[in-house]
Amino acid sequence: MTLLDGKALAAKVKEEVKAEAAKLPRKPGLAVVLVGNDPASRVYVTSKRKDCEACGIYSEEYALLENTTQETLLELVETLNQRPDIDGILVQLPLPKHLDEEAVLEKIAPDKDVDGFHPVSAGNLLIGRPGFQPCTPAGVMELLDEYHIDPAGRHAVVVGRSNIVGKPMGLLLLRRDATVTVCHSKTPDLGAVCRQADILVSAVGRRGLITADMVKPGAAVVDVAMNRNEAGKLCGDVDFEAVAERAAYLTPVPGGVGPMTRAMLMKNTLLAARKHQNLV
Ligand SMILES: Nc1nc(=O)c2c([nH]1)NC[C@@H]1CN(c3ccc(C(=O)N[C@@H](CCC(=O)O)C(=O)O)cc3)C=[N+]21
Repeated sequence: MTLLDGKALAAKVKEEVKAEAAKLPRKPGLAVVLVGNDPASRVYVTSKRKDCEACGIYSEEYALLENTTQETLLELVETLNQRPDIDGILVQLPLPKHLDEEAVLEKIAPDKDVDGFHPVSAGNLLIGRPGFQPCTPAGVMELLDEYHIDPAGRHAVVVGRSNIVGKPMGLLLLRRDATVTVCHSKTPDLGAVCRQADILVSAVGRRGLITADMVKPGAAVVDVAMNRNEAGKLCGDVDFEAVAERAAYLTPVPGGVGPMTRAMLMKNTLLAARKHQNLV
């Protein structure tokens, strides 16, 4: 079994972004907005700041109180939309329950939508036009490419149908000529479907969901989930030790898809900056 080393590839991608960013007349700029004080979100925002520093990207953080109103948040997004030095805007999800997530994401100017969550980005992806791709599925595609795992003509099974991972993952694999099946909580006999997969991507968030008997020998298995076990240790959906015996390729958690997600955010911010500086 070959480990799909997301940490190593992310470092390489960030080096490339840094080299390209240095060629621009003006530094790319990213604004990260966090509402409330979920500790996991704070950690994630801090790592994004470090990624920006490493890539030569200017970054700003807005930490808003838990009780921030919809109006205040929309006003901040609008201010950032107007700022010529800010190329990308990321509003950390999930938002506190009293806020309307869809309305906030839709407020972000599509040309600054580095998360790829705006309906315009989603539509462009659906019809195969250029645009921002959601970072996690885009990172999975980079990882497959790096290890020369070609989806064309293969059966790809995606477990999970969220707007931010499962659905766009299916579309990206389809665009690369895979035969795609998207499974979810109502799929009968998940195991039987997964066993057909040459490429299996799990994005559910349930530890132990993907057991070795669900994996076709020789498959490439990508674990997008971030769960914690009883000991508080990070783990994915895949029973790693057992699946490692059957799969040909497997992502670790941590060190797999997570670092790639962050690297793709840097790449999207670079793309946004290039567009804003009329270089593409
Ligand atoms: N608007 C928005 N965009 C996001 O992209 C977004 C979000 N909201 N909300 C939260 C989730 C979560 N997420 C992670 C990405 C990478 C790691 C990551 O790098 N994980 C490391 C380990 C980190 C650790 O050790 O704690 C790894 O897998 O190796 C973690 C979490 C992005 N998210």
